[in-house]
Amino acid sequence: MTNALRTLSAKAAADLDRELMSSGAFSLDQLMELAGLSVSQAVYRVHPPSSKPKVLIACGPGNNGGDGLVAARHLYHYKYQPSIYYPKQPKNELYERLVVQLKDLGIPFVTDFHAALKDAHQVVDAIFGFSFTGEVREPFPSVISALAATSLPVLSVDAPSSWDIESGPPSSGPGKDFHPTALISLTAPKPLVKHFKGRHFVGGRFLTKKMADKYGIDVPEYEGVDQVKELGQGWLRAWMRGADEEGN
Ligand SMILES: NC(=O)C1=CN([C@@H]2O[C@H](COP(=O)(O)OP(=O)(O)OC[C@H]3O[C@@H](n4cnc5c(N)ncnc54)[C@H](O)[C@@H]3O)[C@@H](O)[C@H]2O)[C@@H](O)CC1
Ligand SMILES: [K+]
Repeated sequence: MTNALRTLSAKAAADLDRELMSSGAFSLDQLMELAGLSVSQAVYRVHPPSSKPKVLIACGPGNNGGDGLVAARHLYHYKYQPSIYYPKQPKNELYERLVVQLKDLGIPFVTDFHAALKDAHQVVDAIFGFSFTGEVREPFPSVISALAATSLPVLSVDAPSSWDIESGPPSSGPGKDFHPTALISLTAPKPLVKHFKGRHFVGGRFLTKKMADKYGIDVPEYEGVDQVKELGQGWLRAWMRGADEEGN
């Protein structure tokens, strides 16, 4: 069995999310907690705290940002030294509670991303996920440019921020040359992964077989108590072959 997983379009991902939180009876808190936990495990797999403890987590204004806030809490408990860049904190009770949990741990919230980047050993990109659209709006263009230019390892959550979920890197703008070193796809890879070349994980261990079949995706074969599954290097070739067979 090739471990090429079938992909989920942006619209299908949003529909699946909504279904998980209605007929699936999950709360957003639960899905975000499981998503953020899997993000933290992917970070740990790639660079454990013994090698790159100072992790800068860039959080956007939506649920992708929320995943970053959750991941930060777990990374702190794994003995990382996280700091958070969260420039657009929406008035939203869930996000506000996540921020309190981080402040209670003494985790710093930085206002100058570029200065913080100089101090960091690695970065988590939790700015935009599957609801990104259009031109990158302030204050994020220079942040995305800095992510594209940095030599630090960057792990992107669900999508390299500012990539189009279907077609991948934009042909212009700050995300044009942004190629993170690692990516964790939540629930299922998105079509953009055919443009992604780094280490690729899938996470969000809450998908049921019934739901996966309904959306034409696969439940990853997680091992043991793992919340992530790394898709081997061969997965891209196998997936491309699969996509060709399906005439994608
Ligand atoms: N089952 C799943 O897949 C789960 C998904 N979650 C996360 O939820 C994400 C989707 O969350 P959302 O739908 O809130 O959206 P996103 O977090 O992907 O981003 C949307 C936010 O960014 C802003 N935005 C969009 N385009 C922009 C632009 N061009 N310039 C500046 N700002 C822009 C929007 O105003 C909105 O606030 C997924 O990618 C994933 O990370 C998890 O939280 C929950 C579980
Ligand atoms: K992202």
